[in-house]
Amino acid sequence: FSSTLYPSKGRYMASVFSDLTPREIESVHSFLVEQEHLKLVSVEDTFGKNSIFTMELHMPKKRHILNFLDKNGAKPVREARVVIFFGDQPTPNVTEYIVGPLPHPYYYKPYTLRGNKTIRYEARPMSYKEIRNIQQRLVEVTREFDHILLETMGYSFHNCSDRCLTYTDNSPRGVKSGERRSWLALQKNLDGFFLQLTGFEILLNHQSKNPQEWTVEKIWLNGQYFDSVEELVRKYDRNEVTRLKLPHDAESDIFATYIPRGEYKVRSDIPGPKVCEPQGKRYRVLGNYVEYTGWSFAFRSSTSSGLHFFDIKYNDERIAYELSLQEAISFYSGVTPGALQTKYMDSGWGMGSSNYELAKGIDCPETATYQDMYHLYDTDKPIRYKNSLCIFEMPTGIPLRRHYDSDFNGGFNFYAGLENHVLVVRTISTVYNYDYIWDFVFYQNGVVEVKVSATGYIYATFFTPDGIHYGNRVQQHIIGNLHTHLIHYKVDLDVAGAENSFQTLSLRYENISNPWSPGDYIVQSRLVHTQRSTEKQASFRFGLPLPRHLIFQNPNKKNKWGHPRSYRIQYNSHADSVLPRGWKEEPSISWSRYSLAVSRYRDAETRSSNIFLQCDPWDPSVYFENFLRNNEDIVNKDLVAWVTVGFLHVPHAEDIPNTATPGNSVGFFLRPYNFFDEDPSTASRSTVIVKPAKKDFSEVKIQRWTPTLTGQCVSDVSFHYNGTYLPD
Ligand SMILES: Cn1cnc(CC=O)c1
Ligand SMILES: [Ca+2]
Ligand SMILES: [Ca+2]
Ligand SMILES: [Cu+2]
Repeated sequence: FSSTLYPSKGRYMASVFSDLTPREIESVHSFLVEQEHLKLVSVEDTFGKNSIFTMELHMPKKRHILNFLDKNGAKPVREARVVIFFGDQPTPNVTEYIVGPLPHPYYYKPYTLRGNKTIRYEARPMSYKEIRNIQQRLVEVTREFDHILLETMGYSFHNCSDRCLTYTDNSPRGVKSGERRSWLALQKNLDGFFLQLTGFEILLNHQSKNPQEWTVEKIWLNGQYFDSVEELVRKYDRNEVTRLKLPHDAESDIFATYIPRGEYKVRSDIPGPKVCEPQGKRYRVLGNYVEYTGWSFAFRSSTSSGLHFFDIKYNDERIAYELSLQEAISFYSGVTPGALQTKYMDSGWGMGSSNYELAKGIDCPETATYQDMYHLYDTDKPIRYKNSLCIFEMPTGIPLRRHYDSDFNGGFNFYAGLENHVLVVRTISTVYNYDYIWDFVFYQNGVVEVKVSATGYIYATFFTPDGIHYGNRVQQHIIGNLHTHLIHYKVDLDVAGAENSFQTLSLRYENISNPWSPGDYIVQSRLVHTQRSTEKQASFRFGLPLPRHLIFQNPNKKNKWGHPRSYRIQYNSHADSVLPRGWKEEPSISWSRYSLAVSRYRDAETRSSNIFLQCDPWDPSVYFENFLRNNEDIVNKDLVAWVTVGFLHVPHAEDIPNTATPGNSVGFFLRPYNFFDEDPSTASRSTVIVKPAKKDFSEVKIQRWTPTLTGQCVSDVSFHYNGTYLPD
C-alpha cells in the first residue's frame, strides 16, 4: 500500500502516533478521579493534596506499531501515561500510571522508571498553585523590609498599583536530593521584567506542604548576604549596608521593551516580501499526517518534551522511525546566588506544553497551515493551544541546484536551475524568558534539517563588578550571564530497513610515488572507513573531534553503484559539555557527555530525560549512560542515534531587548549518502532549463515543466491575533 496514493489510509496509519484528544484526556481524568482510594482533588484545591499533574500518549512498542504499519496487523491499543502528585500520603511521592484502553479506560497500572525508583515528591515540577503560593509568601515576607524596597527603586509587593515587584526563580532547588528551596530574584513587574533586576535575591525554603511554614533562609542584596530578614533590616537601618538607588523614571525602563526607538538606519515604511503560493498548496495535512512531494510522516507534540516525528518516509520508503526532541538545557555561571544556582532543564518547566499562539506573517508565513494542540499540564481540563503548530512550504531564496554553463566567449551553452522549496514544521516553546523555535525542514533532495533557533529574553542577573568574569554588562545594572544551551534529540533512523550498521569516515594523509613522474611524490588524503561495532565505539564525547562523516547504513542493501544505502548525520553545532563527568547534577544530563551516542534500540529506552530531573538532578530517575553501559553489539541491529547540539551564549549589548535568531541556530542534517542512485530531486518538475535558440543569443528556448507564474500572491485578510489559551 502506498500512503501517498491513499492519503486517508496514511492518516489512519499516522493516528497510531497522534496525541491524546481532548475527549481522551477528559475520559482518563474522570476515570482516575472515580478511583476513590487515589483521593484525587482538583489542582486548584489545597496545596499538597493528590492531583493529576499531566498526561500524554503512552507510545505503544515499536514492534507492535510496525506490525500495524507494515504487516496489516492490529492497531495497538491507545493508552495514556499520567503523572500524579501524591502529596496526601504518609510518604508523599510522584507516581506515573498507564491508563487504558482509550477512549474508554478501565485499567490503570503504575509505570516505573529506572530500577523501580520512586520519584520523590520534591522532584515534582512547580505547579501554578505553588507559584501563586510563592508570590503570596513573598508579599508576606517582604512586608518587614518594604521601606528598603521602596527606597531602593520605588517598587514593592504592597499596595503597589503600577509599581509592583515580581520574581524569577531558578533550579535546581537546593543542593541535594529531597530539598526544595529556591532563589528568587526580585524584578520590577514591567514589560520585559526578566531584565528589570533590582539587586534583591531571596532564598525561600518551600519544602513544607504548608506554605505558612515557608521561610526565608538568606537574602542577597547587591553583593551582600544576610541570614534573615531581621538581619537585613537591622543592618540597613543602622546604615551598615551600601544603599542602592535605582532610577525611578519610566523612560529608563523602555530598554526591555519592543517599542521602536533609536536612530539606527533600519527604517522602512513599506512592508517586506512575503511567502506566497500562487497556485495553492503542494502539501497535504490530514490530522497528524503530512505529505509533501516525496515525503510523508506523522507528528505529535509531547506535553513533556515537544515535537516528535514518526514513520518518516521518502518515496514510500521509511528513513526514520522516530525523530524527536528530548530535552533543552541552559547551564549558567555568575556571581549572584541565582546565577550560581541556575541549571535549567526545560522539560521540567513545561517546555512541551509551552507552545503558544503563532503570529501569522511573523512566526510563520501567512500561508502556513496552523494547527491547535491540546495539553493537560497542571489543569483539570485539556487546554487548547490554538494555532500553536504551523506547517508551510517556502522558497529558501537559494537554489537547490543550478549551473550557468559558460561558452567562455561572452555567451552560454545553457543555464539550468531548480528552486529550493522546503516544507517546514514549526512550533515555538516559550519557556519563561526564552523562546525556542523548533524547525523540522524537509527538502526535495531527501534531506531533513533539524534546527532550533533561540530568541526571547536572556536570563540576566544584577550587575556587580566581579560579574564581568561571567558575561557582559548589557545595561546599567545588568549582566548577561554566560551559559551553554544544549539540545538533545533522539534519531531512530531505519535506513533501508531497521537492521543498520554505523560507520565513520575520516581522512589520513598518504605519501605516494607520482605514477607519471618517477622520483616525485604526491601527498594526498585517503578515506578511512571505520566500522563501529559496539555502543562504546559509537559514543563520541565532547572535547574529542567527531569523525568527518557519520554514516548509518544497511550493508546488505546496495545502490546501483554497489555502495551500501546510507544516511549521514551532519552537525551544525558549537556545543561542549557543561559540567565535569559525575559532578553532582551531571548524571541527570549524562546524555550531554556525547555529541553523538549510538545505542541499540530498546523499548525501555524511550526518553533520555524527563520532567522530574530539574528538581532532583542529584538522584536522577533517568540515567542515559545506562543505555550505553551494556555496550551492546550494534552491527546489523536496530540503531538509535542520540544527538546533542548547542552553543555557548555570552550575552552582549545586542541581546537587549531580545536575543535575535541570526547566528543563534544550531541543529543537524539527515542527508542521503548513496541511499539513491542519483539526486532524487531530478524528479522535480520545478526545473528550468534555458538554452540559446539562436547563435547570436538573440533568442532563448526556455524549458519548464510547471506553468509560468499566475495567481494572486497577497492575502486580503488583515493581520489578526488573539493570544489567549484559556479553557473553551
Ligand atoms: C525559568 N526558566 C526555565 N528555563 C528557562 C529558559 C532558559 O534560560 C527559564
Ligand atoms: Ca545498550
Ligand atoms: Ca533504527
Ligand atoms: Cu542563551
